[in-house]
Amino acid sequence: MSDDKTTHFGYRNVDSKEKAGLVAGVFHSVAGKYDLMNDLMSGGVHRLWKRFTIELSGVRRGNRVLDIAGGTGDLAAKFSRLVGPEGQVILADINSSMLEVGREKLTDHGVVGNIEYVQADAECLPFPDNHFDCITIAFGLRNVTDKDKALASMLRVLKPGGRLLILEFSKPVNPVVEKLYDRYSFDILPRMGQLVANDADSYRYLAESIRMHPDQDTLKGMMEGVGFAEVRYHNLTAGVVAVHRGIKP
Ligand SMILES: C[S@@+](CC[C@H](N)C(=O)[O-])C[C@H]1O[C@@H](n2cnc3c(N)ncnc32)[C@H](O)[C@@H]1O
Repeated sequence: MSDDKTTHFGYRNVDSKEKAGLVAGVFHSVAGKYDLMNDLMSGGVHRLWKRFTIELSGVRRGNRVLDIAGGTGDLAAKFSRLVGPEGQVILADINSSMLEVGREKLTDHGVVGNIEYVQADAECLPFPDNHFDCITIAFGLRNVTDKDKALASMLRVLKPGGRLLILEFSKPVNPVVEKLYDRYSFDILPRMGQLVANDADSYRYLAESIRMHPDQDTLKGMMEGVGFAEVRYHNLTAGVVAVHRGIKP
């Protein structure tokens, strides 16, 4: 159980004030191997999940887009190309190591000119009201301590009619898939993390944090609770991952 003063860090119950520091430790540790591990862990399928999210975003030339918890910049790079020189993309992340890896990667790939990097906490976004056409947060929300506060902050900085897309691990819809997925997550992932990134604990946290994250309908209710309209979700890979989309009224 958790209350206002305590929260989950994976399966551990911790003081709410402690969680951001613990999450920071995970991402400082994995930043250098983050992209490689993503490809290995998902067999490259995370690229398809991200492509689907981009397609659902409806982002066009000239739009202003915020990618929160943007990490190493997969979504931001694609948005930068879509919005063109008259648009703007902000890659925001709370973690300086992840931002640094993202900035270097995107600059090396020639993604420059319409992109900015901002160190920011999803719970208190440092942007004006009604500012963005689209906000994305991919595999980030489950790491945030106060998710309702973060969702309200996203609603505030979106323009009316603007879209929020949340790409996140979710609850498999099929019990057989769920069982296989549990085996994979708890037996194989931490070993892979140890072998490749010399860090089993961070990948154990990954598996645990996914299990503690709200399921599809709970997250939909949370989005509606802070004021998003027309909230729908799409299950991908049998619900291992879901994309939620909501509109600012
Ligand atoms: C699993 S990575 C996802 C990176 C990228 N979006 C992707 O899909 O590959 C999670 C990211 O969330 C960031 N993060 C965690 N808590 C955050 C917060 N409160 N505000 C902003 N970013 C946060 C971490 O620093 C990390 O870069």
